[in-house]
Amino acid sequence: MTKIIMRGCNGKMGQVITELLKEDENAKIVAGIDINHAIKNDYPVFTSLKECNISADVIIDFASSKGFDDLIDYANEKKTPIVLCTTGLSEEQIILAQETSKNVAVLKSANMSLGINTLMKLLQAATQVLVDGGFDIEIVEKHHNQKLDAPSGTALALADSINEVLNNEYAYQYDRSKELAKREKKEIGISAVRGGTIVGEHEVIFAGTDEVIEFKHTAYSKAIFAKGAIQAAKFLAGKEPGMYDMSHVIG
Ligand SMILES: NC(=O)C1=CN([C@@H]2O[C@H](COP(=O)(O)OP(=O)(O)OC[C@H]3O[C@@H](n4cnc5c(N)ncnc54)[C@H](O)[C@@H]3O)[C@@H](O)[C@H]2O)C=CC1
Ligand SMILES: O=C(O)C1=N[C@H](C(=O)O)C[C@H](O)C1
Repeated sequence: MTKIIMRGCNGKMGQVITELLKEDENAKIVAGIDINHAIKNDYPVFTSLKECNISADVIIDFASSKGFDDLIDYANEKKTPIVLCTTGLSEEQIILAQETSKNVAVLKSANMSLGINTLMKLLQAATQVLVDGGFDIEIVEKHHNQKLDAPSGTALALADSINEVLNNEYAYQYDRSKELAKREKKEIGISAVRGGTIVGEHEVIFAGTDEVIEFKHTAYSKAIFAKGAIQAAKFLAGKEPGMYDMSHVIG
């Protein structure tokens, strides 16, 4: 039985995971962490990890970049692996997570779905061919109106996986309104749309001369992320220190 601390337990993702784990015989939440105590759960909820006196095999984090230091301190002190799903982390926080992975296992992924993680591999293969053919690359992401960070962590992760095969030579362009200028060849445009209850859409556009190829992933429910996070938690419990991602889980 994998014992889980759910950080952000009373948020949208925390509650989807809470519901899914009620039916799971191999994993359970032993404690929740949230600054919001409005929801009653069948496990104890603490405001911060500093107050949590319950140990677990792994922490799943779907919360906020705020309070990130508490998460890192707890993981280091209690040697508890982290499935890090929160997006919108600063560069300093990402470096801190990488340093922590020398001491304890950390699995960081901006998107826990099978679809997006498969798309990343497909994009790398497509980029190698299409960039030589002169195609420009643009990413458009759409999310619900409650989302705090923009662009999405997934859009950035897709751009990073494309840029990896381009020797990281491409710059990210988030705002074309600032300058009256044509697009640079070595850039990836990233645009964010926010509205309603859109769960998550990511479109990667390769635009060439007289032809366009579009790769699109649509999330129809948050369960795809929750299932991936639970699978990742079971995988990470008891693992050696190191930095992991969903490719280690999915294979
Ligand atoms: N990696 C992935 O596949 C996915 C990542 N996400 C990311 O997960 C995060 C959470 O998403 P949602 O559940 O939709 O947000 P949400 O706003 O519904 O939930 C966040 C929860 O964290 C709590 N929280 C905020 N600051 C806290 C702190 N300092 N300590 C303890 N609890 C705190 C809030 O009270 C709230 O209950 C976001 O960064 C989002 O982008 C969301 C979906 C999928
Ligand atoms: O906030 C969300 O909802 C989501 N956030 C992640 C991101 O920023 O990429 C993953 C998913 O798209 C949903």
